[in-house]
Amino acid sequence: KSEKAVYFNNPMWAGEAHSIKVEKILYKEKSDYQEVLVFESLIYGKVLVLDGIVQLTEKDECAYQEMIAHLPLCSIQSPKNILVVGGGDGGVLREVSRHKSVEHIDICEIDKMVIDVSRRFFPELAVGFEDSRVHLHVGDAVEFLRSSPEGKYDAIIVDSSDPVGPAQELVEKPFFETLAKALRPGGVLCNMAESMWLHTHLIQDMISICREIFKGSVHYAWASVPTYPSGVIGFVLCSTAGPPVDFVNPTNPIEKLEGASEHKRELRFYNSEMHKAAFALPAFLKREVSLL
Ligand SMILES: NCCCN[C@H]1CC[C@H](N)CC1
Repeated sequence: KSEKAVYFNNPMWAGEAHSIKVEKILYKEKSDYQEVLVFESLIYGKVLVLDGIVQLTEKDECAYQEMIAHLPLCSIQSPKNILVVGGGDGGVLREVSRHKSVEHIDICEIDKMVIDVSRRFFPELAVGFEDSRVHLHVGDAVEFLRSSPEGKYDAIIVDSSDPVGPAQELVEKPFFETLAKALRPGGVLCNMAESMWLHTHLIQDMISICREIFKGSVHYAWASVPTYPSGVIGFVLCSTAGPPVDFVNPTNPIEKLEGASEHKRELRFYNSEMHKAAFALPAFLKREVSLL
C-alpha cells in the first residue's frame, strides 16, 4: 500500500489538508532554508514540496508558470529587462524566454538546493536556465534589489513560496518599495497573491500596499491550479506611474509568442481569452478586497 502524502498542515491553511497519493519518494533533504521533497505521484507526475507545501506538479505547473509570466509580459510593448524573484525551479524562466523582445533576465533565488533539485528531477522546468539571456543570482532578493539600479526593469515577477518561511519578507511594504524603484516608468510587477477563498486579508493588505506605492494601475487576477490549496492561485499586477498599462486587454498579444523558439514546448494553459478571463472576479472578492 503506497504512502499517502498529506499537505497544507500549516497555519496558512488551518483545518484543511490535501492528500496526494505517493508512488515513490525521489528526494528528501534539508537545505539552509527549508525541507525539499520530491515524489512521484499517481496522477500529477512528479511533485516538488517545500516545508510540506506543494510548490508545483508536472501536470498543473503550466497554469501557474504561464499565467504569472504572460499576464505582465503580454501587457506591455516589447519587454526587454526582466527580473524574476524566486522561481528557482526555472519554470517562469522557461515562459519569460518565449518573448523575443526580452534581452536580459535576472533571477534571484535564495535556495540553491531548489535549483539543483529542479535540474535533476524537473528538466521540463529547469530548461529555463539554459537560455543565454538568463543571469542567475543565488541570494536574498531584498539584498539584490537594494543594490539594483533604479528603473532598470520593464517587468518584475515575484514567484515566491508562501509568506511562512524564507518568503516572509516578500509580502512586506519595504520590499514593494524596492520593487517599484527597480521598475521603469510604466513598468509592471506580477506577484503571487494566494487564494481568494482562503486569504482575502492577505490579498487586501497586498492590494492596499500596492495602491500606495504603484501609481499606475493595480489589478487582481487568478487561475485554476488543482494542487494548490482551494484549487486556485491569484496574482497582483501593478504598474508604476508612466505610460498607462491595460492589463485586462493585452496590447502585446500572445500570438507573437507561438513557436517563439524551436525547443520551447507549446503553451498549455495561457491564451488571450484566459488572459482576459483571469481578471473577472467574483462578487465577494470585489467587495472584500475593494477592487470595485
Ligand atoms: N515556482 C513554483 C510555484 C511557487 N509558488 C507557489 C504559490 C502558492 C503556494 N501555496 C506554493 C508555491
